[in-house]
This record gives sequence, structure tokens and C-alpha cells, in this order.
Amino acid sequence: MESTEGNSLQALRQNRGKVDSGLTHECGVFAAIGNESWEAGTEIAQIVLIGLQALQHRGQESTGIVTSEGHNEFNVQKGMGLVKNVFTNESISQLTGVMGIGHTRYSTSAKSTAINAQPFVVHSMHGSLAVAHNGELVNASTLRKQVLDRGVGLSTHSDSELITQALCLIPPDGEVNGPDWPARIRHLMQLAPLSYSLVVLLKDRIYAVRDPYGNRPLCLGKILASTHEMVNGFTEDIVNKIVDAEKPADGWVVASESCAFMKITRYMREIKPGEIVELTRSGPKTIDIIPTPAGKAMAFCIFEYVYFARPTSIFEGQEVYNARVHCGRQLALEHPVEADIVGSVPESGNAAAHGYSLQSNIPQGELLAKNTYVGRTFIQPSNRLRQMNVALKFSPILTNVKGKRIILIDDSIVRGNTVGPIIKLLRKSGAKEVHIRIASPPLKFPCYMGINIPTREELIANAKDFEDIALKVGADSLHYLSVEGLVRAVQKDIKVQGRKIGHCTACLTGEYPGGVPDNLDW
Ligand SMILES: O=P(O)(O)OC[C@H]1O[C@H](OP(=O)(O)OP(=O)(O)O)[C@H](O)[C@@H]1O
Ligand SMILES: NC(=O)CC[C@H](N)C(=O)O
Ligand code: SF4
Ligand SMILES: [Mg+2]
Repeated sequence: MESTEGNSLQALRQNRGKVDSGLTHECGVFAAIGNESWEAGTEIAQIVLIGLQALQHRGQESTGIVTSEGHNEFNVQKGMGLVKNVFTNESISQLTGVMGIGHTRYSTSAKSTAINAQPFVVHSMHGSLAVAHNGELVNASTLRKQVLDRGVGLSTHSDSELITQALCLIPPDGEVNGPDWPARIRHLMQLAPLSYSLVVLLKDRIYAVRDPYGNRPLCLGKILASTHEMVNGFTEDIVNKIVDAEKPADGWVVASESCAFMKITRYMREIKPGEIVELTRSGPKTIDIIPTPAGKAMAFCIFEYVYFARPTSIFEGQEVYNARVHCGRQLALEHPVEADIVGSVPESGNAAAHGYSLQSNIPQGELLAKNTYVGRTFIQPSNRLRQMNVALKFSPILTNVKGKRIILIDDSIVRGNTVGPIIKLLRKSGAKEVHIRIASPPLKFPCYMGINIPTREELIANAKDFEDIALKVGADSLHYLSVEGLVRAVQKDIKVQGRKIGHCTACLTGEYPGGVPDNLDW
């Protein structure tokens, strides 16, 4: 049991994983279910495992998989660390089943410890229930009181455990013949409209649920029919044509991002904001679509496009890379400058640099080589060590840097710990001019919806001397994309039918789509 001292949001967030630079991600959820002829074994767990590896960028603190063989007892394996370190052949062999769910975690609401690793499993009156959650409940403290008032005990401070327990509550209209899971999910969505994408495992089905604002992403795919194997030996194109035909699937998958669907699984569609999808062994079925409270606008996280998601993922009918290129083009329109070369801070600045180059007709080239084996920049006690971290992470490519007027693109500046040392590095390597262009507006406000954006004080855009930041970091000029420009670039190629488009920009504007948390003490 965790300490219950200090229940304000700040107290609860104190023990979250801390890094020196960047935005730490959110979480990744994945689910897989075999069709009626699928035989119980470890193949479902293997599919979930591959999905989680593809979602590793969304959370690296802990991971877990839960499978069901159709009985009340689930098979559970969870642990601290990366997917490749937590799961072994031995642990996967314990995960037999015909359906399962999995999670990669970056903590937002409770400590990064094994007890808070997901999926959460509880045993209810009607059998076991497991939940994997990406997001953060804005009204967690009110919901917590409501659940505790109903006589339910909670063993952690995690809002994901809270969701799991809230799903065990009998809905207000009661139940006639056993548990009415869709009614329970609707009840949860009324109690807590923001923010979550969930996969919920029961003994014989899975529910995929996206909050009414559509704040966090979620999509549906299928496990390709085994025709795939029969056509081995043909070229990939022919295989694709055959499996794409409307053949019955061998099963279905759900994931935070479509980058998790590979080779044997294929993207079908996005799960709509507010949608509840029931996946049984005969296929997926939409049970309901819950509207936002008081007809409020949709609020899909715009930072999924800017930074979080893999460039190959598909949101709202467009590839993330495409939206990033538009951001770069828009940035070139808003802040042109004469230069010899456009380059990026790898890796998530790459697509925006491509867009800037296309729009400005200034050639694009690599300015920095990234050492892929250096992970995050962990908290360092001094500036000197922080700069060493950056030097370890990036090396200048002299051919493109020496004697050149450079435009350096990055997707975002958070604490400002990356950009300053990089400029120094480029100057030392002979750059004539360094112009920084940022493909998102200044980050000014914390996020309460599943992302670890630091406190206001830590965000460099809130520094007193922010106007002089270009001088401070040693750039010849530094400009950001406007909020309007970002929204325009992201929304340019969106293709969704039958619903309004809307994005959360709260960390840029301070306009929170569902209000601020009810236990905020500042
Ligand atoms: O202002 P700061 O606090 O220093 O953080 C900003 C940097 O952090 C992120 O990159 P990250 O290192 O996470 O890696 P990526 O671009 O390769 O995804 C972001 O893309 C910026 O480059
Ligand atoms: N980043 C997330 O989506 C976190 C999910 C959940 N709030 C947790 O802390 O486990
Ligand atoms: S506040 Fe920013 S990071 Fe958080 S959901 Fe909104 S856009 Fe995304
Ligand atoms: Mg970066």
C-alpha cells in the first residue's frame, strides 16, 4: 500500500519519473482476440508482446500482459522496465489464452513502482476484470471519493486502478441478468469524461473505450487470415492484395497507435471519440458512442502530432509524418530566413525540417548524427553535465556545418536543455549563422491528461527573460510556429467522417478542454 500523505495532485505527482529534457510520454495499450476457431496457446500473448514493443516509445517504466483462456482466472505477467527485459520465453509460456491485453507505462498519477504496473486485475462478483489505461483522470480525486464512499477499498493511488474499481460498480439503473458491462462503461464515462483510452479484458470479451473528447488515440486492426502463409513465396505486393481483400480475419487487435500493427496485423480504422467497441470471438461491434458533456468540442492531443507518436502512425485519416511536414511548411511561411542548409535535431524534428526545406527551397541536409544508444537525458546536477549529455547524444556533421548559414529545426523546446548546447556545438564546428525554428508554439502550461509536462517554473517559455531567449541560447534568431499555424497545419489533411474536428492545445494556450483537476492546490 502506498503512503496516503498529501493527496493534492502535486503531492501525487512528486514521484513520477524525472528527466532533464524533453516531454516524457504517456502510455501504450494493446489488445488481441482470436476468432472462434483460434486455439488457446501463447500466440495471442506473442502478438500482444510484438504490439507492446512497437509501443515502447510511449512508456518505458513498466509493462504487463494479461490473457484469458475463457475462464474466470486470468494469466498475468508484469514487471518494471522495458518489454524486452520483462518478458522471457518462460513468462510468455505462462500466458496461454485466446485473448489478451497489454500495457507500456510512463507514470502520471502514481509512483513508478511494480504495484502500479498495468494492466490492473480485480476479481469481481462476476469474474475477473483487467484494465490497461492511457491517460489521466482530470477528476480523479472526486471519483476516488465516490468509489471509496461505495465501500470499495483501493490499494494504490493510481487513477487506472480507480477506473478498474469504478467498472465493478453496479450502474444507477441496476442490472437484471448479471453484469451489464456496456452500462457499467457508460456509467464510468459519465463519472469521468476525460482522459482515457482503455482496453478492458473480461473472461470472454474485450472492450475498447475512448473518452468522449477523443483526447488519447486508439485504433482497431485485424489479425490477417492465414492465407498470408499460403501465399508465401509471392512478392509482398501480391501478398498485400490478397490479404487486403474482404477475407474473414483470424482475429482483431486494438492499439494506441497503428505503428503497432505489423505484418500479420493490419490497420482497419480509428476508434471514434466516445466509442465503446465490444470485441468477441465473432468480431468487433460498436456498442455506443458517448458525446462530450454539454456538446463541448473534441480535444485530440495535438502533441501526438508534434512529438509523441511514431511518424508512421495514422491519426484522423493522415500519417503523422504528413502533418509534421505541413508544420515545417507553415513554419517556413511564418518565419523565413536566408540560409544555406536546413537540418533538424533528430529524431522528431526530421519531418518538420523536410517541410521547411520544401517550402523555402533551401536544401535539406543532416547537421547532427544521433547516438542511438544514449537514451534519455537524466536529471543532472549541473549545466556542465547537461551539456556533456547533449555532446554525447549528438555529433556535428562537419561537411554540412562548417562555414554554413544553418536553419536548425526542432519540434519543441521544453526546458531548453537541448537547444543551447547544440547551438554551442554547431558554432564550435564552424557554423557561420544558426537560426532556430521550432515547429510548435512555446509550451507554457502543464498537462493533466497523461503527459508529464513539467511545472510552469520548469518550462523555459515561462522564464522572465523569455523574449531574450535567442540571445541566451546563442542563436542568431529563434522563432516558434504560431498556435493558429499549428492547428491549420495539423488539420489540413484530416479525413474523418460524421464528426467535428477539434484538438487539445492546453499546454500552449492554457485552455483545458475538460477543466483543470479538482485537487490542484495552486
Ligand atoms: O527543451 P528540452 O527540455 O531540452 O527538450 C526538448 C527536446 O526533447 C525532445 O527530444 P528527445 O530528446 O525526447 O528525442 P527525440 O526528438 O529523438 O524524440 C524534443 O524533440 C526536443 O528535441
Ligand atoms: N501516461 C499514462 O497514460 C499513465 C496512465 C496512468 N495515469 C498511470 O499513471 O499509470
Ligand atoms: S495539454 Fe498538451 S500534451 Fe496535454 S493533452 Fe493537451 S495538447 Fe496534449
Ligand atoms: Mg528531439
